[in-house]
Amino acid sequence: MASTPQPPPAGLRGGTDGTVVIDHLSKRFGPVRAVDDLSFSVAPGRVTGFLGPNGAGKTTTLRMLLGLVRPTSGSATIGGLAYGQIPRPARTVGAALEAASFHPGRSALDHLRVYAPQVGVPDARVREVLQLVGLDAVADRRVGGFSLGMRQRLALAATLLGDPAVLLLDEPANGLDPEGIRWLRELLRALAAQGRTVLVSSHVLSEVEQTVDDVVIIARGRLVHASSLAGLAGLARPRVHVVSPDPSALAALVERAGWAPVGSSTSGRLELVDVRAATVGAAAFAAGVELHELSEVDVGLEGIFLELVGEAGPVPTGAVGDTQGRHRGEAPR
Ligand SMILES: Nc1ncnc2c1ncn2[C@@H]1O[C@H](COP(=O)(O)OP(=O)(O)OP(=O)(O)O)[C@@H](O)[C@H]1O
Repeated sequence: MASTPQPPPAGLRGGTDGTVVIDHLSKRFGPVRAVDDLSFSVAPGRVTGFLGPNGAGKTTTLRMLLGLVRPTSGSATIGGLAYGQIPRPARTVGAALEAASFHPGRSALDHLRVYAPQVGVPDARVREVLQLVGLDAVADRRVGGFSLGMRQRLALAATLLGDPAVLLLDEPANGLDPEGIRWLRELLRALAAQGRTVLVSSHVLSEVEQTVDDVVIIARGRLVHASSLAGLAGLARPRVHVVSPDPSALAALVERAGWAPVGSSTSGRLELVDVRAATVGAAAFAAGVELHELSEVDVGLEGIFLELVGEAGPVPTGAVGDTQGRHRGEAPR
């Protein structure tokens, strides 16, 4: 990282913090329920991943938070205030919603110099944020020659201009190479460590799983899961891969034991859910069923995420309710 961000967050002084609260928020576009009775909160001092497949309603939620789209019902607030009520909002909230369009003929420095007076910061702050995002060496170069990753860094620099307490970033890792993603992770973690609220959207968990402390997962406009990353990992169901040269004996064993097979058991090769390898091995040994393979399968966080968003209708037991208390009321750990 080029340099350490400067504390403390500006903006939300005087009793309010940077907690983002989405409360029974809904948005309909004609027949489309883009956001459907969504509630969650985002704590300061942590990086939160706002996750869901394409079309899940992430951007619409962020746009309502920024006062760009009027909710059909419910509310979205930052530090207890609707965006329109925040004094000097650009000093409080830094947002990068879409791939920003920059004038190709203008330098990185000139771009930020245009924004600085709008945000209400001195010219010197422009150099500071360019250094922060690692673009100081190319500050005078025309943006037309920038890679997508460099444009992402410039967009991030623009959001940091006002030294905001709250950062809302839509897919910030998009276009960054592995080194850039590592750099972004360190920057976002440093910003959160200073007490800022950092909300990062993505449609793939793997892109942000090493960056985020908390996850909010939505699908089809509805909340599917909200917890710490560890809480998400805790939803993993044990899964066992088993192969036998005697498919009918294996099928009979699975049926007798009442295990839940995934896929066909006629080939003698299947996966069982909610059972451990040791249990399967012991039962197979006792029943005289020959096994050629027996192993526990790690579906990983991405697997859990995909399972959750695929099951957007009925939510897995405990997936939402267990975590609402922490997200709504408890202090960040
Ligand atoms: N202005 C609009 N008019 C009509 N429908 C809209 C509008 N904006 C969004 N939608 C619809 O609302 C739903 C949610 O879209 P949204 O862009 O919020 O999802 P997203 O999670 O941000 O997806 P992506 O990851 O693709 O950006 C989609 O079905 C989308 O087509």
